[in-house]
Amino acid sequence: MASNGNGNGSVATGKGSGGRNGLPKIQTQKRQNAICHDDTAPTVKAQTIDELHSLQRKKSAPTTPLDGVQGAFANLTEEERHKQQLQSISASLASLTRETGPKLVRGDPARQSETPRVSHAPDHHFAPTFSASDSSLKFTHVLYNLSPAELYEQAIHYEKGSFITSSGALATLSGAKTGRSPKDKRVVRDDTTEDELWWGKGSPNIEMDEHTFLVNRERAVDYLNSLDKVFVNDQFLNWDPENRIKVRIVSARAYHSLFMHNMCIRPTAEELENFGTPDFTIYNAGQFPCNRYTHYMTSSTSIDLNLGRREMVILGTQYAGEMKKGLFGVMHYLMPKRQILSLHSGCNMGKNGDVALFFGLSGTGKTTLSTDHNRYLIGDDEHCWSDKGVSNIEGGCYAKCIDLSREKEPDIWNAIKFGTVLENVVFDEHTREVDYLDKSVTENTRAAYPIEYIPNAKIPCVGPHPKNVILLACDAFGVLPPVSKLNLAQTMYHFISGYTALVAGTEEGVKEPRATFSACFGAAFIMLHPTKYAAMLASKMEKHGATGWLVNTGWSGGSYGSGSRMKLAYTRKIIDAIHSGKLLNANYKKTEVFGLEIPTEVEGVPSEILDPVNTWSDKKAYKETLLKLGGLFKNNFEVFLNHKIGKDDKLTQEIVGAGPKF
Ligand SMILES: Nc1ncnc2c1ncn2[C@@H]1O[C@H](COP(=O)(O)OP(=O)(O)OP(=O)(O)O)[C@@H](O)[C@H]1O
Ligand SMILES: O=C([O-])CC(=O)C(=O)O
Ligand SMILES: [Ca+2]
Ligand SMILES: [Mn+2]
Repeated sequence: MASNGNGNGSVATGKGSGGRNGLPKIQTQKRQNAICHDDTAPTVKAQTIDELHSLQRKKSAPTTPLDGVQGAFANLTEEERHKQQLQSISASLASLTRETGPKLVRGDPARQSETPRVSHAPDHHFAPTFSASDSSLKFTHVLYNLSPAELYEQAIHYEKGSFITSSGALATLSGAKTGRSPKDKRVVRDDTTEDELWWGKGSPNIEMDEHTFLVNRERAVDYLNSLDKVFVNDQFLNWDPENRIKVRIVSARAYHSLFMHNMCIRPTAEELENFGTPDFTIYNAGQFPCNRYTHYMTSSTSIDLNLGRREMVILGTQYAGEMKKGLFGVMHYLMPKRQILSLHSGCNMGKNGDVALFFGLSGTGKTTLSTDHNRYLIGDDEHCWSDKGVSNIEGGCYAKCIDLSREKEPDIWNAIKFGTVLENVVFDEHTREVDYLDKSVTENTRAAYPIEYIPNAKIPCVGPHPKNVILLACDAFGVLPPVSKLNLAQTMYHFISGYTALVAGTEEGVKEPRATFSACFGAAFIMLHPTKYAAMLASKMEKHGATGWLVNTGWSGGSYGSGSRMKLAYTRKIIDAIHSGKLLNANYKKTEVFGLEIPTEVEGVPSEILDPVNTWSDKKAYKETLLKLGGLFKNNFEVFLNHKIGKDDKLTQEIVGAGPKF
């Protein structure tokens, strides 16, 4: 409604000023004794609007006094440090054929007036000859380690599908791909990796040659250099200070930069000044496809890992999880070389220092169950187990959001606030309230937040040797018990099997569950043969006296369609009993076929559900389903029968014998 413009301080009522049903007039008259206020407030210290705007933002200063800075970068002026950073980034972005890096400038090209138009690229880059292509004449702006607030502004301004939700999170769209593309993940096979890595049947490492990698690298680098600006994140992986890895992520989207800001370990200003050369670099040109005429390419998506060059190239997918899990693959290569076991597991610690690991495939409950209000969260997805104990690889969590509820998962719910990246969720166009039940974009909706958004996160994210190793399976067949205690051989059998069963698709009515076997609960990420990781896990568990458990977070009372998903409240009670040590000393009986030890009682859980046979009304169907699953396990394990696990055959024989018998 337009102002009525009568200028006497009254509020328009819509019925003409002073209308009978209108609001009373607002008094703007000065109270009697009030001092006559001079509202010619002090004027701002600016002569122009531009000057005023420049006052608004204060130059940020390092939190640590630079006097104390040690090492190579000590005694440098800020300008010299910036110059070194840009030279390092220019080297990262160098085209391999032109052998020179692009001319770089710090800051947002949209704010050019504020950006000194000086290139800090190395001097020899400054002789563009007439034969140079146009790309060598342009500047690339670098948005280096921006803060979440700056990245929000970039995303909202420039990236379609970016919105602020009612809780303050940044809603983003990942584009056509809303999950990882394991079939498009390629690894360079060279003289070294030929012998070191796991190749062939069952291996996630689909080969490519060095030359093809360079073709794709050039494509990604040229794409990135053709843009007005790129985002660069310099961060760390692994909270174990002796085994920390420096990573650089070059990307085209603020969404990707904020995602990695949240998921990797964030350096302090001082650590950033001393960052130097990264140990590993990702070139994320996800909006741009690979060239399908390129050798080895089978689609327009390609995620390429070159361990020799310590680089990864992403073309044709904007799903941010590729970066997170790509780096996880790198850790699965680097860490075992140092006798450190890398694990696709969540991890938390009790008040008394008892550590538990939660293994499981996607959607089985690692994030949900490691985020426990009564325990310290060490991490939700990727860990290392060294001689000293456990350490989280990441600095953030990546939670599934489908059906998320405040009641069942309060800590995750509360972590979805300013700074958090919310992928592919649906929200009310006006209130920006997220509807977590809505699968219109994808079922794989996700939230990525810094680990300190969980109130009881343990920072630094390290802990002592695990006491319990919990293997999670979401068994949609509904025949695995809610919990069973495993001996070492059984733990290894189930670790190598890496079973879960999800429901294929819900749209075309009820479907058969589909069993998935993924070695080490993460076959998509491992680089060496599964038995290498299994042998390390066995020896660590034995040495440190850890107990193995199998927990079914899937169906009870029948398969998918007739039964229902295990109540999260019951699973939490089971996990509590494992942590407290009560379950270790419970009474057990053995199940048929899988030979699992199941407790007869767990506090807070109805006893009749502990043996799944009790929950099925059709006992014949139960037995058939049980045998069917047993058969699937047997078939899957056949490929491992010829492999030795650890130093002696004894353990191997025991592991083979720890599978289902019928
Ligand atoms: N009994 C249960 N135990 C655990 N999770 C359950 C249970 N019932 C339902 N759920 C739901 O299952 C999902 C488990 O997903 P979660 O994010 O923990 O998977 P994840 O193992 O961390 O997978 P990813 O590796 O893909 O991140 C959550 O959405 C959770 O709410
Ligand atoms: O990587 C992803 O997309 C999500 C994840 O954690 C997994 O699949 O294990
Ligand atoms: Ca997770
Ligand atoms: Mn995961």
